[in-house]
Amino acid sequence: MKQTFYKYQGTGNDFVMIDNRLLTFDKNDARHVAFLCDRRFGIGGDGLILLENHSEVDFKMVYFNADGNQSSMCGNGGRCIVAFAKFLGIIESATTFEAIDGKHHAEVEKEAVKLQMQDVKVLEKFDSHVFLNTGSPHHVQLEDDLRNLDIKAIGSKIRYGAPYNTEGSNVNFVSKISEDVFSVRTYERGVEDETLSCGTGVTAVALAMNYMGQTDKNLITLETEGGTLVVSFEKVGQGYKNIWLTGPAVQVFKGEL
Ligand SMILES: N[C@H](CCC[C@H](N)C(=O)O)C(=O)O
Repeated sequence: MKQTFYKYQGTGNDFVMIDNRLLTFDKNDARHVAFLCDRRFGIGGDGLILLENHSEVDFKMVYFNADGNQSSMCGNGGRCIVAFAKFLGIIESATTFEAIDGKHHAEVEKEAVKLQMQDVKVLEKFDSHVFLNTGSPHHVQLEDDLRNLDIKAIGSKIRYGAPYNTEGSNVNFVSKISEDVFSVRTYERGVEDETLSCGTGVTAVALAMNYMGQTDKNLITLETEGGTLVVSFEKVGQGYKNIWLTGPAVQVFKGEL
C-alpha cells in the first residue's frame, strides 16, 4: 500500500514525517526506518517522526533516530510535528501533545513554533563540562574556536567514552558571542554525526551557560549551523522551569513511496 511521506526541517535538523493516525506504520522495523532516513538510498533525515492519535491531548509524537531506533525527546522534531499538526488541520495554533518525556504545550507563531520543554531539576557541573537532560541527555562544553573543531571525531569519542558508553549522550560545543548569544555545534547520538542543529541541545546549552555563570540572562539566542533558535527559561533554585524553545519549522517536501 502506498504511504505518503513529508519532510520537515527545523534550523537544518531534518525529519521524515508520517501521519500514522491509522497505525499502519511498523514501529518495530528499525531497518526500514534507517532506510527511510538514509540520505542516498532513502528519503534522508536526521530522524523519523510519527504523528498518532491520543485519547486526552491533540496528538502523540513517536521519534526515531536515523539509526532506526526509537529515542528520547527531539526538540526540533517537536516543533516540526506541531507545524505538521497545523498543516493537517488537527490544531489551530496552540496545542498540547504527548511525547516520550511527557506532555508538551506549543504555539504556532507564523513560520515559527514555540515549544515548552520539560522542567530541568538537575544539572551536573564538572571541570570540563556540564551534563543535563532536557528530554535527551546532553554533554555541554565551552570551546574557544568552533570553526576548526572536528565535531564528528571529538564528539564520537565523548559520546562512546566513559561515563556515557553504549547508552551515550549528545555532545554540544559552545562559544560565547555576547552576554545573551552563543554559537553551538552538536554531535548527535543516534545520528552519530554532527547535525545542523539540535533542539534539546541548544536548550541544554542555554541552561548550562546560565548555570555556569556565563550569562545571567534568561532569554538566550543560539546560533547553529542551520539557523537561529531562542531559548527562554526561569531559574528556580538549582533548576529551571518554564523553558521554551522557539524557531522555524518548515515543510520542504511531500511524496509517496
Ligand atoms: N539524537 C537525540 C534525539 C534527537 C534530539 C535532537 N534532534 C533535538 O532536536 O532535540 C538522542 O537520541 O538523544
